[in-house]
Amino acid sequence: MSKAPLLELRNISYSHPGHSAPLLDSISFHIDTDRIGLIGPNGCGKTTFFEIIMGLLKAETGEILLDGTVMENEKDFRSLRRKLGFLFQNSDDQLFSPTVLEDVAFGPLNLGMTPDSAREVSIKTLEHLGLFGFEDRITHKLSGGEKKLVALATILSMEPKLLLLDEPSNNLDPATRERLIEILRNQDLAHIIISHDLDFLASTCSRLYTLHDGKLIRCEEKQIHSHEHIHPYGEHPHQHGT
Ligand SMILES: Nc1ncnc2c1ncn2[C@@H]1O[C@H](COP(=O)(O)OP(=O)(O)OP(=O)(O)O)[C@@H](O)[C@H]1O
Repeated sequence: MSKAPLLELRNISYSHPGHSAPLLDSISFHIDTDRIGLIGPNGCGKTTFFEIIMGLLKAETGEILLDGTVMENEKDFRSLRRKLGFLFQNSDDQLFSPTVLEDVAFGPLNLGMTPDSAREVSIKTLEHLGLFGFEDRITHKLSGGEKKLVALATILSMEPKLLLLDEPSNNLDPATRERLIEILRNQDLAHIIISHDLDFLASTCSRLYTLHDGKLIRCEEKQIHSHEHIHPYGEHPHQHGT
């Protein structure tokens, strides 16, 4: 019997309250070790897609499976959230502790690590991201780019199996953007990246999807590997199935 994918969505549909048209319309999708990009116009439902995966919004129909197990209730989704790292669009929504070390160590401590081990893994993670000596910095005084990397550190320190990154390259200067590309390319970790930055996706992903009228559509391979700007928003659709 073949191994179940890390994450699988089966026929997921969702509409926001008061909206009749489904934002996600019977989406089936799976990811294992892949690096996937998700591009699409403002408001097409990309962040909602992540929120459904994380169990922050409840799908109206369909199932979400982690390692072949259906997520049935909040307890299941809490356990899923320990394995999937969600980088929010706005770092200020992710960072809440006075110092960088407290923020980065929060996850490992929550997972039951001793304070010494949590400190060690946090400093190691910060250094992996090039943030040497950042542990005692005051979080709210960091620059936007530094906040983004620290927010990434808060999820990497929990050693997730999959990263969901919502517009990670937004507002980064070219050097920080390049550093983030190198980090994502060099780590051995599956990810789904939402972005409007096609070059960023081309540098970090091997497959590209878009959301169009609630459907998840795989873009042509050549769109991601070439820099000719073929319209990424839903032309030449191939509905993705499991
Ligand atoms: N709680 C809510 N109630 C009603 N509508 C909502 C709610 N949250 C989001 N929406 C609407 O759902 C649509 C999809 O939002 P979502 O944030 O998923 O889009 P997106 O593709 O990530 O957009 P962007 O590229 O601008 O970040 C938008 O029209 C948004 O206004």
